[in-house]
Amino acid sequence: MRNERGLLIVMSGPSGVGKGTVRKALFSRPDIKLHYSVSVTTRKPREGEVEGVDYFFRTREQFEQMIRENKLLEWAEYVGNYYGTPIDYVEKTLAEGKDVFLEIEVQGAMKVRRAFPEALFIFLAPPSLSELEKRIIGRGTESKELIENRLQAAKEELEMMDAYDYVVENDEVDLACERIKAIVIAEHCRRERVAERYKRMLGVE
Ligand SMILES: Nc1ncnc2c1ncn2[C@@H]1O[C@H](COP(=O)(O)OP(=O)(O)OP(=O)(O)O)[C@@H](O)[C@H]1O
Ligand SMILES: Nc1nc2c(ncn2[C@@H]2O[C@H](COP(=O)(O)O)[C@@H](O)[C@H]2O)c(=O)[nH]1
Repeated sequence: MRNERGLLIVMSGPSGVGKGTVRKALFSRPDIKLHYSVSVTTRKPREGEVEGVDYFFRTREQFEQMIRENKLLEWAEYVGNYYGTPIDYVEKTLAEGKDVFLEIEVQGAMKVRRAFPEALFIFLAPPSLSELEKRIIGRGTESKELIENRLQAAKEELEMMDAYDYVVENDEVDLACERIKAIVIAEHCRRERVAERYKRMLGVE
């Protein structure tokens, strides 16, 4: 028996650790049924990024209007751009009993923790700092200056690891996906056991 409401899963981690890569690998697997919440950003699209698939790309004015109209579950300014999670999709999908997956940076994750303390928080960690630097530089999507800014932010983000329920190492993409799958299954089992015990305690079916 599943809980009626879906599970909100929040994955974050430092820039370049491989969050986007692991998320895409997770969503390409038929054995994992999660629903990805597409974020809104004021960042310019990278080559190959598609509106409504990778992000909803908006102007700063449009984003600020979304903030004023309470359309975002959380938002943050990260290295000069706004990023935020549209609240309607998350609420609707959880209410349908489906699990929602957010891939967001740490400031936003801490805001989700306040709004949804029952969510599951996973921190994706690099095998080493030098490997992290290699990955950010190797991706080749940012200028030298932006890489420096992201590396600086990454060091601060690594310090937030303790605030998460689980830390998953992204040494290999497939292994990281397996670990996340195992955590999500274990979390569902734990919640079902708690719900059953609580119902027995109350004497209801
Ligand atoms: N396990 C891995 N081993 C080696 N390279 C990896 C691994 N995971 C991701 N990468 C590579 O690291 C680079 C950064 O990955 P990705 O863009 O997914 O990171 P990110 O955490 O989403 O970054 P950002 O927060 O800046 O968007 C990419 O070039 C990707 O191919
Ligand atoms: N707080 C939020 N952070 C988000 C959201 N969507 C993405 N992100 C994070 O921003 C950085 C930079 O992303 P990039 O695509 O420019 O490399 C990265 O850590 C993303 O996880 C969001 O809705 N809220």
